[in-house]
Amino acid sequence: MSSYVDEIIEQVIKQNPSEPEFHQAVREVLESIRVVIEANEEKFRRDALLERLVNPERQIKFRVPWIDDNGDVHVNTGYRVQFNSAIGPYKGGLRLHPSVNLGIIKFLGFEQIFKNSLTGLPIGGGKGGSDFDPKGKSDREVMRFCQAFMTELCKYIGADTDVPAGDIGTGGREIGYMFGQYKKIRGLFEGVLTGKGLTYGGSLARTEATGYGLLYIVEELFKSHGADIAGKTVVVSGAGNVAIYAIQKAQQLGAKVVTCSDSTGWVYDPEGIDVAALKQIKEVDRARLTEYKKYRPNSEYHEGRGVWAVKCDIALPCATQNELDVEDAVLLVENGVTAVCEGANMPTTEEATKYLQNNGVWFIPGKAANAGGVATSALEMSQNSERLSWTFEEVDAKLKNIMVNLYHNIDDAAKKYGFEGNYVVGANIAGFEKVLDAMNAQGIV
Ligand SMILES: NC(=O)C1=CN([C@@H]2O[C@H](COP(=O)(O)OP(=O)(O)OC[C@H]3O[C@@H](n4cnc5c(N)ncnc54)[C@H](O)[C@@H]3O)[C@@H](O)[C@H]2O)C=CC1
Ligand SMILES: O=C(O)CCC(=O)C(=O)O
Repeated sequence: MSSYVDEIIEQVIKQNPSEPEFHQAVREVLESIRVVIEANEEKFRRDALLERLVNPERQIKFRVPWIDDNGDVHVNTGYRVQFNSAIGPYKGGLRLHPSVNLGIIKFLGFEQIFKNSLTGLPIGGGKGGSDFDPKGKSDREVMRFCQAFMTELCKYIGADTDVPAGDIGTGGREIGYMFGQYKKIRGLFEGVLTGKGLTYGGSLARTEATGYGLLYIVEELFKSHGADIAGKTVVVSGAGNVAIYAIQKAQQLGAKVVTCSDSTGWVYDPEGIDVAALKQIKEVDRARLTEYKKYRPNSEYHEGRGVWAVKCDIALPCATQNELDVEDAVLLVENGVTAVCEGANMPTTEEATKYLQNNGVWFIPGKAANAGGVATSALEMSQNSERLSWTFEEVDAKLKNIMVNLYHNIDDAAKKYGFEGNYVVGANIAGFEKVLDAMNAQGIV
């Protein structure tokens, strides 16, 4: 008889064709927790535990009609996948990008279950988004899209049921428009979204949280190996929310970040990325990285991709899924990389992950390394519930504490099951154990 884990992986592929990213995410988690499942396989099989784990509790797909500045009507597709509420209300971002489809949202929602569990906070897993592209749209067009999107989504979310947030293409501007529409239709001023503006219930440090959290875990990783990130050379991909604040914190901690990238090209700045210039280009002007040279004449701009060919000690992929493949991993290893820690969700392919691990690179997967964002969203929910706002220092200190504990939690789980140093296995097992306990306690639901 084939193992329960193998059967479920096969079933997921068969029942969800054309969703390769979802297959990839499920395969990675189930392979990691195989040791836990096989220790008690008969019970788990009888409870259909894995079938319940890999099937979302609910998935919503809806039409989003909106009107552009010329009066023409466009129709996009909206999604919200409410994957698992065993440990708390569904929590996870909304992605606005032309590549969005159900499989992408399912992979992200599945990852979110274990990530949210690892934060130690009471949040379940969910994710949503649309194939709408905010790039090149006017503010009014983005507003009309966000209003149309929320007109439907508002029926399924709430401060105690499902709390969306930002992700690729969804930043403070989009969250503001969505919050306004939710309040107007539902008549509720509540913490239904996180990543809100500071004047209407947002948390200090949420903007910085994913990037800062990434560096806090990298710092702890190095510390626990008797090393220091000060003086190290860092390569970052992406130039969005996660990348910008990862670069900022890395530099505050004494490292030098020499690259960043967007979907058309990448920058190499041998003197270290100028964060103020990057923020102006990406957060204010919403422009391309081609602009960077105007601020830093000694930097280089290259079309296409290429950051992983730059020699570094630490590589932080912070753009999107499967952006670091095995050829990139080979280059990183040849150039002597020490650590690869994922700021984005699943940016490293399965083959590249194995190659890095087999070559002694310290590899921390996204569900652990980028958990600081959602953790701080949960802190925003807490502040909204008590109708208070904490200081930046208070939130930042809690974030740091969460990331340090998270590192030791995944490190200990890996050791406990005989996989010392394998943070992929450690993160998946540690995240799964809490969800498993809650699912068992709540019966077959
Ligand atoms: N914003 C957050 O709090 C969190 C974000 N993440 C993940 O981090 C990653 C980046 O998200 P954000 O920085 O929030 O998004 P963002 O929209 O602020 O920035 C995304 C960046 O990635 C680049 N990018 C997007 N698609 C690309 C593609 N197909 N090829 C090359 N570059 C591409 C964009 O040009 C941009 O620089 C995503 O994987 C997201 O799921 C993970 C945890 C929390
Ligand atoms: O802050 C949140 O709720 C979600 C952040 C997110 O989308 C992620 O962790 O991938």
